[in-house]
Amino acid sequence: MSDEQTYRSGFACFVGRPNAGKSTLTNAVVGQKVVITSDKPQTTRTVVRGIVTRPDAQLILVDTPGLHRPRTLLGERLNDLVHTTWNEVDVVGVCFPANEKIGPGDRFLVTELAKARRTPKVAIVTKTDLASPERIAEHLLDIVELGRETGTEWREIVPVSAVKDDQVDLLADLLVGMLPEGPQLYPDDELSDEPEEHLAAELIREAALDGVRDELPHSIAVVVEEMRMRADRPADKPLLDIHANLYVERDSQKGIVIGHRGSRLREVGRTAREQIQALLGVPVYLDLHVKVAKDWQRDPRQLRKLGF
Ligand SMILES: Nc1nc2c(ncn2[C@@H]2O[C@H](COP(=O)(O)OP(=O)(O)OP(=O)(O)O)[C@@H](O)[C@H]2O)c(=O)[nH]1
Repeated sequence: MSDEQTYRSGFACFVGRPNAGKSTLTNAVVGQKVVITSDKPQTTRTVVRGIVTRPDAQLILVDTPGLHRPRTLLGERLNDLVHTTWNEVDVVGVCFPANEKIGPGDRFLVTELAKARRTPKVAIVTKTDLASPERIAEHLLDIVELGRETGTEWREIVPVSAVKDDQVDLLADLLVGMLPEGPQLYPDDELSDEPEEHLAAELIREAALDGVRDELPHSIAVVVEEMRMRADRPADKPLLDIHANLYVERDSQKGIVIGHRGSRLREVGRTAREQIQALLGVPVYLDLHVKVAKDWQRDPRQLRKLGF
């Protein structure tokens, strides 16, 4: 078989310290907003996949949570998830933002990653639009050095800017080149295999955290209880009903989420509704309730109920 006929398919994941630009890069590679991004660390809580389907390959991107020291049960589960992911994917891209120096967090992460010995690793310099060429050159040398220190063989080192769409296609080509030969695994039009309920829950959670992350960093969970097209609507005026519960850990947090006379909750609902509509392409009616689930982060039963 000649090279042109070889079809490749497989899995890649981006890792990096919190805020390194992993989600934004996933979106840029896939070309649509499927992963929730934010300008605050550690909001990527679950594995969400973006799927790139090309004539020659299918690349399935898995976005893993930032590696961090386990402080709660939730933290430990996240770390398990991270390690399992690294061993199962075909290639890992490690993101090093160009506007920040390599630090102890990066060293810790790459040392952990080195334990997934068989998985090929690519170093990605992200956010190149935020740094001078001199700074990027220095950064590249630091990454080579970090590879040497940790016994990591970088298959490639690629500078990209997801925001300026610079070298994103090149990165996609390099990743595709590292995938094994294999058939298309998902249908053409699939961008993500996350159930829609899950994407909706993530968007609601993101809207609820906006502006209050310092007060409620990890204390919000969202469960979509019901999501279905409303019956007896005319075909040209569909409406998607979504009933969701937003869980906080304490009564005081409930007050923060709801705001003065419910003003904040209304705003959260409006923002989330618009985002869900944009993502799913159908008008949405969102019914949102705030509930207190005491110390849910430390309680295995609550965690299961909340989908972790
Ligand atoms: N200027 C610039 N900003 C970027 C670029 N990529 C990401 N950012 C910004 O950096 C911040 C963090 O990006 P994310 O994609 O959420 O980072 P992440 O690594 O997924 O973060 P966590 O989910 O916290 O682990 C956001 O404010 C992005 O807009 C880039 O190429 N250029």
